[in-house]
Amino acid sequence: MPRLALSEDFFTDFVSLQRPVQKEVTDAIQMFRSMTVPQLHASKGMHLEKLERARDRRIRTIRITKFYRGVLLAPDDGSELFMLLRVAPHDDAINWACKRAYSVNGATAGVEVRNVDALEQMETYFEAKAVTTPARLFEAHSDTVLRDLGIDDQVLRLARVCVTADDLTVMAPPMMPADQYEVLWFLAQGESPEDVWEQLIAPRGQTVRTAADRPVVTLAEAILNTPNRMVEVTGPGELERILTEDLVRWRIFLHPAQRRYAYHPGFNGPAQVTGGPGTGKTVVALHRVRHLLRTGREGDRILLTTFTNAMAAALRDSLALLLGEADAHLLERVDVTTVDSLAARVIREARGSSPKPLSAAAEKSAWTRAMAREELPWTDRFLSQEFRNVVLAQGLRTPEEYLRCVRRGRGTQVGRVQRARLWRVMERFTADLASRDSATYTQLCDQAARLLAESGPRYRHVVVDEAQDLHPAQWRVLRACVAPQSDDIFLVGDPHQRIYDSRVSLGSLGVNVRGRTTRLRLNYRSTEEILRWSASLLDGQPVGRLGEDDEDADDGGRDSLRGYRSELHGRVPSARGHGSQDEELRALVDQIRTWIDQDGVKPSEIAVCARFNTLVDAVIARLRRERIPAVAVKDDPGPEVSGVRVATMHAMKGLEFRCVAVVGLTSSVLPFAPQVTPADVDPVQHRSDLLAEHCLLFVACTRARDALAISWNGERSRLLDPVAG
Ligand SMILES: Nc1ncnc2c1ncn2[C@@H]1O[C@H](COP(=O)(O)OP(=O)(O)OP(=O)(O)O)[C@@H](O)[C@H]1O
Repeated sequence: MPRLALSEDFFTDFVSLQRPVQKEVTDAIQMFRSMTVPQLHASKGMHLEKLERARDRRIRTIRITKFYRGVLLAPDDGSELFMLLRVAPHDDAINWACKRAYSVNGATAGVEVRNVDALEQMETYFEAKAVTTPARLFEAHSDTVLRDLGIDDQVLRLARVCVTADDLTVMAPPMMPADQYEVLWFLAQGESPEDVWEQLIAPRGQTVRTAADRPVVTLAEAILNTPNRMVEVTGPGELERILTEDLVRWRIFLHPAQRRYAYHPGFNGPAQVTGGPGTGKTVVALHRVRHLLRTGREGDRILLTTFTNAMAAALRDSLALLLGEADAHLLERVDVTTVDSLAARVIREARGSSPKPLSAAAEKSAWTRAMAREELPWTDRFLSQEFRNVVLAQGLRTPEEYLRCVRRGRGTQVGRVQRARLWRVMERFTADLASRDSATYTQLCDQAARLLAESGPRYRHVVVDEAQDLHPAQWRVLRACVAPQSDDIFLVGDPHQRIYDSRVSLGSLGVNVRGRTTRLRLNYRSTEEILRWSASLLDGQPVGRLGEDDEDADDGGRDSLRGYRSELHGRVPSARGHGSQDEELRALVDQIRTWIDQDGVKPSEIAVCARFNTLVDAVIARLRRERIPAVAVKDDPGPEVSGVRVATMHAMKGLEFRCVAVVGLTSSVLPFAPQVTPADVDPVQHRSDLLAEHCLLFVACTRARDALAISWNGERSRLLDPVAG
């Protein structure tokens, strides 16, 4: 019987087909799998045909309907493993098939595809273009070095005529073979061949460093080596399962860098995945939970946390989707919740009830009350930050501890006498809240962490999404939830998306990820145009590494978006200023109409975001007046609710939309002065507050998949200087 593997491109085609055609495709695949190879060749209905003009002599087509053809790669290695590459209308299928060639990567031993015709044209073009430029992009690397990293003859010739990284990006996949492109891209970003080997080749299981010494890999072996782009249909019922349950691609095809951590057999302690927006960190966290569930013992419980209740609900749905029917029963062993909700639950369980969490406005009033009887030199904001970022961050209990502590992350000196006064105000603040049976969220976490430390761990594994915004008190809750052991904590996050004031040294909280950390670089969400544009908003910003609140590190402890890229392409984002808010909203209405009417985007796939709720409300009112359905994200509209989604920039965290408009980016709201501590009051806090404003804009813009439009009225925010200067 022939075996069959389905490629990622086939999935893309299949999803876009009408249901009756999908049924015909499924029937054709079933028929294919029920025949012997000789029967297949003889079958008139199947019409397995070799294409004379095909660049790859193993390419075949099969008949699906009168109009549709399947494109296959037939085995020539003695195996019976066929690959279904595409399903498309007759002419498109033939045209596509004739130009492709499949090969086995010499280093990763995975299957790759290239557009031979297009690459040959590139070769001619770049050869001529490079004649006048002696300096070449990869001149520091010898042919042997490149070959050892899997670069083959054709790609080597192309690499040798690249002058800039932009030359390389012109040939990005699907033109160039994906694994080879990734190697060249990493080198072009300044990574050493050793690092490329460590990050891209070794994790694929390759142990032989030199190309000449490697054994030949057959096509069938290579197909099985490429789980990021191919899946073999095995066993009865498997096809139905893949084509019904698994149509969401992230469920099957993981990038090797994602798979390496998601399905790691066992980390000897906490492990961490970082990466820019849209690199699939949440996807990795979900797969990790699946792996831990499948390999764990019956009674082992898992805690999966994220930042907001809405995100927790979405994460629970995604996990159920990933587990599918077969593993649905495993869901019972997982709690998906925010750390704050967990903290409240822990307190309730221990004491029968939990204090009411305090809103930001109520907290402000409570600080004002605490200061009322004295003439003090501090603002409520200063006190709130001192309490949160020093006292609760370090879990200080007594005035003596506070007097002795190093006030990390604070840029002002506070002497002994002042500390004693500050402590008294903070005591009044906590006593006042206690008398009202109320507490800040961070206080709740501080209390819960202590209770958990006494009662002992309650989970076997903790998996953390959006780790960048957690406060040390929240980390203490998580640390106390699980005993220090293998695979105890798995965290994913992006320091470039830190929009709340939480600086953390994970090591000092007992979450040491050294040697168990990786960075994802391929963005699956946005186009390269949106990515580059958004990344430039953070140019030169001092983004610290995740969980390393270490201003004294040699390199400043900085993270970077180096090597961050997307394989999708589209329009460059637009940035427009307007004379008034009315004019800006009128332009917004036009933009949304264009997206809906001309680009065929559903209203629910469009988001508009603004810094504050007042503008959010104004946008909703205006859109409705113009008969464009609009709903507020804070009202939690389900997927079945139509209408443009409108939200504050903070509420955009973790979401994604085909089109995003960020409006009202005016100098008075970004940076928002009341949110930014003046530099002369506290220079360290000033830098941190300002960075959070930059990150907020970055988060909002990187929610867009295909299109991004930003606008302002009156004076433009200076945070837009890098893109709108
Ligand atoms: N291996 C994959 N194949 C296909 N799509 C993927 C893959 N990994 C992630 N995606 C898709 O990319 C998008 C972003 O993924 P995800 O939300 O996990 O990224 P993230 O890094 O957590 O993003 P952010 O930090 O911006 O919230 C989602 O639409 C997801 O389905």
